[in-house]
Formats: sequence, structure tokens, C-alpha cells
Amino acid sequence: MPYQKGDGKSVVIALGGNALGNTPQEQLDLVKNTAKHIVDMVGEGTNVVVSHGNGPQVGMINNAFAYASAHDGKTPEMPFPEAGAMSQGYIGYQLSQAILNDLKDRGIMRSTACIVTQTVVDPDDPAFQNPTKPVGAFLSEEEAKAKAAETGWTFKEDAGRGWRQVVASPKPVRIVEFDAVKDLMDDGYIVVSTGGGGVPVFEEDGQYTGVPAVIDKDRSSAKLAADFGADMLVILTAVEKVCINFGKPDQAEISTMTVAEAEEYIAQGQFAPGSMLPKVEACIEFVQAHPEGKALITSLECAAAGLEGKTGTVITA
Ligand SMILES: Nc1ncnc2c1ncn2[C@@H]1O[C@H](COP(=O)(O)OP(=O)(O)O)[C@@H](O)[C@H]1O
Ligand SMILES: NC(=O)OP(=O)(O)O
Repeated sequence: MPYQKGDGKSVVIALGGNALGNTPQEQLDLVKNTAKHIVDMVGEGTNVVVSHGNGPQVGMINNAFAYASAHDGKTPEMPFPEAGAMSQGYIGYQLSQAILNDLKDRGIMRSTACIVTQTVVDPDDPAFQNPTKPVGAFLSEEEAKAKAAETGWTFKEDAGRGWRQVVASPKPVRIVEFDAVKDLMDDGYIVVSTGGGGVPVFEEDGQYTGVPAVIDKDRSSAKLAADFGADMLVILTAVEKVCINFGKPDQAEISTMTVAEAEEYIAQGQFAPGSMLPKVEACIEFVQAHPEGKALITSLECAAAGLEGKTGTVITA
């Protein structure tokens, strides 16, 4: 049946790791809370596409199969593209279910659809020469070095939080299933898509082939939002507002930034490369591609208030 469509804004939401946790059980508990905040927005008439990160999950799946394969000699290894698709499936399943249950609890006549999404990337993207995307669990330096020797994988220190495997993170060029996502959104569905930025694929001679890499979900969400001409790109993370002098005694919250101001802060090194910088860059990409749109960075808890313009950091062209 055709579900009602909201009469409000169209929004692409990118969910950060704190909305999902690091393990399946943590995730199961957390997505119920995440769903509540998404349904708060839907209840206001907002039309929503939800994308999400998958760094911990895709690494966990790939690593689990590699470990089992090495130990029982029977389990196959699971390549990164397939592990990425699996992560979209199980995160999308939990998110869709939690949103659907919350919609039913509140008697809201909307439904969900979850799409395993592919994202075209450029084979010449320099990111393939320099792996930067942390995936999987945090390890100690000793554990990381042992694992690197055992597997040949690359590990790097992640922003003072421990050591993690890193893989290439090319830029998204095109969301393959864009038309399907748009049609479902136009039909009133709350669409979960482009999880983990979409499974990266090369497009050659009209054929798609998976690539072992992980795209930044904030960048893919920005691309999706720009292609939709969405009113807003909403990046939900652990902080209510972006700050200057983050973590220092003179830390100050930013409520609004133009692209020019954001670029000035970037030049000053205000945003950490592995965390806040790609979010701000994704917001810049969105508003530059779609100047009528606004980008919002805030926390999950503040999402509904942020949409109403009451909090968060808003980036405009
Ligand atoms: N200038 C800044 N302002 C606010 N937070 C910042 C800043 N620089 C770095 N951060 C950190 O970036 C984090 C968000 O990045 P990250 O944890 O990678 O996001 P995700 O929610 O997608 O997992 C924030 O929780 C904060 O700890
Ligand atoms: N794919 C992606 O951006 O995942 P994380 O947000 O978990 O790093």
C-alpha cells in the first residue's frame, strides 16, 4: 500500500558510530534509541533517508572470516566488498526493524525500506595508494603489529584511541541505486541506504565490480543529499556542536559557518583529520553542490532540535 509521505523537509541523515556501537549486542541496544530520534523527526513530517557508518562492523566481519579460515581451513575468507554488503544488511535490518517498531508504537502510517547500495569510485583515486579508513576493533600497538605480521594488513594509530586496521577510502562518484532510493522516498518510505558509504565498485565497460575499500559515509551521504536536492544533510555524531580549539581550555562552540568560514577553520587545522574534518568537508561538498540546502552537524539526542534550528552547527553556502 502507498504509505503517507511527510509534508515537511527532505533530509539525509548520516549516523555516526555512537548511534550503532561496536558489537552486535551493543548495536541492538543502541539502535532502539537511534530509531526513537529518527522517528521524532519523521513525526514532524520529515522525509528521511538514513545512512550509517560501518567501520567497526565491516572490519569485524572481514576479520572473523579470516580468523576462522586460518584456524579451521574450511571457512572461506570474506572479501571486503562482500563484508561491506553484509554490514549494510545487518545494520540495515536492525535499524529498519527498530524504526518500524517505533513507528507502529506511535501509530505513524509510514514504513521502512532497506537497500544494499553500491557506490562507484574512480580506479585512479589516489586514496588507493594511501589507506586511511580505520576499520574493525581497536588493538594495542603490540596486538596490531602481531596481526600485521600474520595477515599483511596495514594498521595505524587512530587519534590517540588505539591501533586499527586501515583500508583505502576513495571518494564516492555515483550512488548506483540512487533512482530506487529516490522512488522509495517519494513513495513515503523511510529508506535506509548507502550504509558504510555504499559498497565501493568500479564501473568498467558497463559492468560493476566490488573493490576492497571502505568509503566515508559522510561523503556518500553528502553526494546522496546533493543528488536529491535535499533540504538538509544531517550528520549525527557524539558532539552537539562543532568547536574551535576542541579539547582546549578556550574551546568554543560554532553555531553557524559559511563555506568560506569553514575553509578558514580547516586551514587553521581546527578539525581533526580522522574525525571532524571529513564531516565538515562533506557539509561543504553538499552546500556547494546544492546551495539552497543546509548541512547540520549535531548529536543524535539533539537531532530533532537541530532540525528546528535550535542547536547544532549549521553550514551554509
Ligand atoms: N573541532 C572539533 N569539534 C568537535 N568535535 C571534534 C573536533 N575535532 C575532533 N572532534 C571529534 O570528532 C568526533 C566525531 O568524529 P568520529 O568519532 O570519527 O565520528 P562518527 O560519529 O562518525 O564515528 C567528535 O565526537 C569529537 O570527539
Ligand atoms: N564507512 C564509514 O564511514 O564508517 P565509519 O563512520 O564507521 O568510519
